[in-house]
Amino acid sequence: MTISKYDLSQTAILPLKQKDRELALKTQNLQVFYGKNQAIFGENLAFERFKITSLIGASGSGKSTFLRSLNRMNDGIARVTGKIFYRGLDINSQNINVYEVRKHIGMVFQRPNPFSKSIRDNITFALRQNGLKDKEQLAASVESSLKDAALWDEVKDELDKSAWALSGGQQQRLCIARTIAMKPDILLLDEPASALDPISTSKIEETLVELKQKYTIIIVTHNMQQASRISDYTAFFHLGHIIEYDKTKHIFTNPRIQATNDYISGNFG
Ligand SMILES: Nc1ncnc2c1ncn2[C@@H]1O[C@H](COP(=O)(O)OP(=O)(O)OP(=O)(O)O)[C@@H](O)[C@H]1O
Repeated sequence: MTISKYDLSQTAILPLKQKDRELALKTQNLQVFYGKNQAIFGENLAFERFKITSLIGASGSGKSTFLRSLNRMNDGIARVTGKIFYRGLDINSQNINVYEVRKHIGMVFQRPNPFSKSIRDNITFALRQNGLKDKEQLAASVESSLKDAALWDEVKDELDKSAWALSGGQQQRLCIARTIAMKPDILLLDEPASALDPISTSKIEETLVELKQKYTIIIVTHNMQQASRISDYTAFFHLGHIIEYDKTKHIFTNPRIQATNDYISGNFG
């Protein structure tokens, strides 16, 4: 067990007073175990719709574990207990269809991972798998998803080109387009720009800020400038606990907990 120099019972979690319909997702007593090792310790967090929430914290603090639990990506890898409420349903319960959950709550990973297919087919693959056959509808979906992911203008004349011929940043925007083609409510992103150069990173950031008009976004990031630039809310994780959660400007200008203050000022440890 890791001993913290901070008192882990000292937390400051902003209660969101929104009505249920204004909340996209809410965890209740979420705990995650890898075998005997506990990685998340009964965390309660609510995410407001059409906002960007950043999850920050040191390596190993549990950000990705928490994020992956939100659309059941930890199934088969970890034991997740507690509740995750989405539209009034506990989507962490046994009888839930996880494939349906992932249509509503999509995920984009750290490294761009387009399929070895054309740009067009990357978008249409899952739609076809779900039974969509109409060519016009498929074409409309390709166009609208690529527009939403701010990639359309760059690729509209070469949709049959291999996705692997795109730059890393373009590939990541294609992965975002592929996810939003399924029309999710919520986008989970695990350090989506950490493998990208600064220009591609800022393009992804601009894209996310545009996307929050239509989607609720939850993003894990190690880049604190990024969190402060793009997110409305920020949650600070430490050793599997959410220590502080507030509006991003409060977290970065006036954190209430010492551990948060030390982390954002680089004196953590
Ligand atoms: N697949 C796994 N099997 C076993 N333990 C794991 C697994 N994934 C994560 N862990 C453990 O769970 C804890 C939290 O890890 P997690 O990757 O969620 O942290 P993180 O804050 O996202 O870290 P990073 O910023 O480095 O990605 C760590 O102790 C880690 O070793």
